Amino acid sequence: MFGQKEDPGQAQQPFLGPSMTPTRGPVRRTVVTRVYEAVRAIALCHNVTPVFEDDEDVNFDDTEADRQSRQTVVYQAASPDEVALVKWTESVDLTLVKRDLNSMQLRTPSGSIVKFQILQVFPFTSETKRMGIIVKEEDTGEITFLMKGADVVMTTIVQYNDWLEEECGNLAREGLRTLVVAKKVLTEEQYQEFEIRYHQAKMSTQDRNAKVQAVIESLERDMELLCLTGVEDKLQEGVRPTLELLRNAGIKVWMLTGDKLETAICIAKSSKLVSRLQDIHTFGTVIGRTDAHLELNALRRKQDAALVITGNSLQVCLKYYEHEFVELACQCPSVVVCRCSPTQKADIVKLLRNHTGKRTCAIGDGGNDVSMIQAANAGIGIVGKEGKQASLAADFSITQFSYIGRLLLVHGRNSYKRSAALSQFVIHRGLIISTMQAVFCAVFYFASVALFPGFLMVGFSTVYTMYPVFSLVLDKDVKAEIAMTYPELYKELTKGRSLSFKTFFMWVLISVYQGK
Ligand SMILES: Nc1ncnc2c1ncn2[C@@H]1O[C@H](COP(=O)(O)OP(=O)(O)OP(=O)(O)O)[C@@H](O)[C@H]1O
Ligand SMILES: [Mg+2]
Repeated sequence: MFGQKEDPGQAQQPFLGPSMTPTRGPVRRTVVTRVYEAVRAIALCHNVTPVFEDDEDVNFDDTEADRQSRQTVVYQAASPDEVALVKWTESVDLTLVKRDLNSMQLRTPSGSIVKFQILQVFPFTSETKRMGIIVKEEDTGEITFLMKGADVVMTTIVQYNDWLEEECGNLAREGLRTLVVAKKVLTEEQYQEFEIRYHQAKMSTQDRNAKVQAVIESLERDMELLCLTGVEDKLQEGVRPTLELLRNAGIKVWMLTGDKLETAICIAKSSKLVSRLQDIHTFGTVIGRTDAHLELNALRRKQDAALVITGNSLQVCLKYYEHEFVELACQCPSVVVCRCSPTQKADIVKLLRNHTGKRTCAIGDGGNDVSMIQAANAGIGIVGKEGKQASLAADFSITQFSYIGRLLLVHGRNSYKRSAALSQFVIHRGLIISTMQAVFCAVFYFASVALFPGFLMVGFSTVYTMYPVFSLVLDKDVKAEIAMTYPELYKELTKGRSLSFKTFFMWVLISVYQGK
């Protein structure tokens, strides 16, 4: 389970759909203006703030202009996709130069600054899968509602068109994360009316969220589709070998992502979660019990194929055939769940925990992975472009996905072996002396006489038995290099043989025997 979002935006490319090609006959707007509108929408519809950072060598005699020319701009945002898109607009000379709570400024290719007033921002959430903004251009007074989001939700919002779905699929098959951008021009009256309703909804004391959402949705109708963007989600270094290492160590990896099905498949292939020759079984969309039954039968016939399923279908399957589904899915070499909401991610982790009784480890890098990290036995957060939310919620925090190999195989191994040995040794140490004391008392007609008086007793549990404890704490059964070279060694640990009822009773028996 991992979110694999690294260096996004290295190769982002807003795609301007077929409708951008010149058409014969009467056209209301030229291609150029449509392209400009699309780029402008990308430059405006986000939550990015440019921050100017001074270069090292500050000279106090410099003029303001000198200082500005030496400043480097850093874009800050919760979503790396948005940063990538804003960087792209900068590369085509429409630069975001300033942003605060209520305004935004863009620099056009001619060098002039266009000022916008931010009237409303509807932030992105994993549930709504979209974000919107209402801006007012200061010079013209034009009010525009811009919105971008996942294709599934945007198709119902934008006006009819015949290319969105197909082109979205094409981009996703290349492994790009797609976003659909749309706009709607509002008149002053329309906006005023909306603002009143929005304000009322926000002030209501009951069902506030639902009311606010309903008011926003009333605006999200019949929007003009502008463009489709594709942002590459580059894999971190070492993801492939790490996944292979985990597989050899007998660890099953499930990938839970909010991405589109095609994008998820592409990433699963490029990260070698699914090998090139392996069959991929895509679980069809299911709505009811019969569909679920048919699809499960189809899955049963597919052996050794990786399973790809969408979050919605999974939910339906779990509703009717929870046990069967988990059993079949666990037999698959790898599972990819796409279009997963944060709560679904956590539910899947809990489900696996309860059904298999095995230990689960959730690895994530974004705010949408927090609930799953907390639901797992061991949560690992990766500090990345999406901020620190995941790492703050996690039990372990790392900076690169590839460190997981060492974390589990070396540190995990040592920690398990040492804790097991140490806890049992401490029990042994205590039990030995208690047995001796008990036997001693029994021999002397249960008189409460101490066997080891004074410092002898104190020293036993501290100084005298200190060295075995240290030797256990620093013990390594295999060297780190060997544990990493032969990940198969980890399989033996997963059987839990170092600390079980059997080993516990063995130690107890030894303690009693030796004490006697
Ligand atoms: N800033 C954004 N603005 C608008 N839509 C977005 C934004 N970020 C993501 N989306 C859309 O919402 C969908 C769900 O996003 P979510 O953050 O839940 O998962 P994800 O980022 O795609 O994947 P992962 O679970 O791997 O982080 C995305 O696939 C994308 O289409
Ligand atoms: Mg995300």
